[in-house]
Amino acid sequence: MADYDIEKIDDFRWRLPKTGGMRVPAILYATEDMLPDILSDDAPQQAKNVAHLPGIVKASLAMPDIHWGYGFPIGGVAAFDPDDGVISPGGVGYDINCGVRLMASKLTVDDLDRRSRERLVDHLFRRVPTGVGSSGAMRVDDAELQRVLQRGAEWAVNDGKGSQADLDVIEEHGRVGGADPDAVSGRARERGLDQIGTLGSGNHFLEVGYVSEILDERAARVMGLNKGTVTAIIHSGSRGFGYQVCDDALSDMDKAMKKYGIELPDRQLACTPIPSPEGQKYLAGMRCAINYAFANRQVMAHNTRLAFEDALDLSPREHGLFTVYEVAHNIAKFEKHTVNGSKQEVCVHRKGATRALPAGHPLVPGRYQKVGQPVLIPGDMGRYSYVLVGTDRAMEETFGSTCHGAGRQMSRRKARKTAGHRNITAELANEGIVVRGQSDRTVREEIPEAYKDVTDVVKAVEGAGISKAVAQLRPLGVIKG
Ligand SMILES: Nc1nc2c(ncn2[C@@H]2O[C@H](COP(=O)(O)O)[C@@H](O)[C@H]2O)c(=O)[nH]1
Ligand SMILES: [Mn+2]
Ligand SMILES: [Mn+2]
Repeated sequence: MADYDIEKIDDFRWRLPKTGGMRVPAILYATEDMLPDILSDDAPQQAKNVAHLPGIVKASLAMPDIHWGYGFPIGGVAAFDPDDGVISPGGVGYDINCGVRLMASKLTVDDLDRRSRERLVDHLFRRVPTGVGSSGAMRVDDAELQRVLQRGAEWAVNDGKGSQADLDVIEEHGRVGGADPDAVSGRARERGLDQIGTLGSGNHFLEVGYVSEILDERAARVMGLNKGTVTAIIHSGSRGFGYQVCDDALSDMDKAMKKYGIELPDRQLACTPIPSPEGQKYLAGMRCAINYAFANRQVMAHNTRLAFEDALDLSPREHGLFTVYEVAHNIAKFEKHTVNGSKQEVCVHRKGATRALPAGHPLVPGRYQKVGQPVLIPGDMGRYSYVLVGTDRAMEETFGSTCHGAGRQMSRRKARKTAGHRNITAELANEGIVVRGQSDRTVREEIPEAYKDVTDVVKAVEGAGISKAVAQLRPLGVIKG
């Protein structure tokens, strides 16, 4: 275990107290059992580094799925004062608005025998391009791309891909304001032209599964989730477009930081004041990437419906695939939160962390007002994933945030080594899970053991009271990059 000075707050909260230039403490959410693994990594040090940033309020927060990331840890949440604080691309991540959509259908697991699972996964694999640099689901010209960047998922719906019912249940309704295509480089725009509707590589996936356990009857009913309901999860982000926006901003900010007199414990925390020209340019470009990812997932959701129709010979009415919710887990947004007893606007960075609003919050869609915002927590392709809801306690403590997944516990290299000569696709097929990957290497890097057990992560956030479990989902088939 690395030598961290750590104080127990309670069974699910641990404080890394202020030392050196830290402006606030770091607070880690985890069970005691999870601590040795978490503390053997540099991620807690990264959470401490984030606490040095100008204008940070309350605490640098780390969720139980924390692991090392570029500058900020993955599983990190930090909020900044809009006047005195900074914006940092590393606090959002390279895959801006990486996020998860959950869809549910009228089908039950008994409707999908082995052959129909295989057919369905094959159709999904054809309709949704996967892999590094994947392209070709559709191509837009630069004028159309500008509309994508400004209108997000709404652009796709206007193009006949989905409906208002989808937009109603997407964070921000699938479109953020303040996106300025002029703030984005030609290189980023070039990369965006042919990647809408594509999944990407590695950790990104499209998974067909079913509801294996109901953990909160009332909330599950409101979400249309019954035991056995067939579901689809889409996990993807802003592809090469968002990557380029992040990369461009990091190099701008790295050069600009000196003039603002910002000194950092790690250069990867490059940031500038929120009101600075560089900060404003990043925000305007990041919002384009947020909208790009919303459009991307909307197109994939549309193509998922088409794959269900073709593969299973069903009408839209028969499969009934509807969006339960879609949520971002790599994003920075201005939100109202209570800081030192008073409500103020802060810029919340969530990197590998999910918004988790409680029942009654005005930003929760009408349908979920009584139960809270659905929170989508994928686990891995062999075990399970969870649906949770946000709580008042998350609002009070974590800027309305919670975990985002199981979190990796093995490097890609270690996962390949662990997979050795095993036939992972055959192993999963034996469990009834059909896997199609763009490359065998990706499938090996994504073996279930490469991730923590997501149940442990969910126990930690439930124990801390920052979200509540609603349902467990198990996989039937998955496409991987
Ligand atoms: N149900 C599945 N979950 C998966 C799969 N591959 C990865 N994952 C989980 O998703 C999160 C996403 O986090 P990110 O930081 O990589 O964006 C990850 O932590 C895993 O827990 C899968 O194939 N199926
Ligand atoms: Mn991603
Ligand atoms: Mn992600």
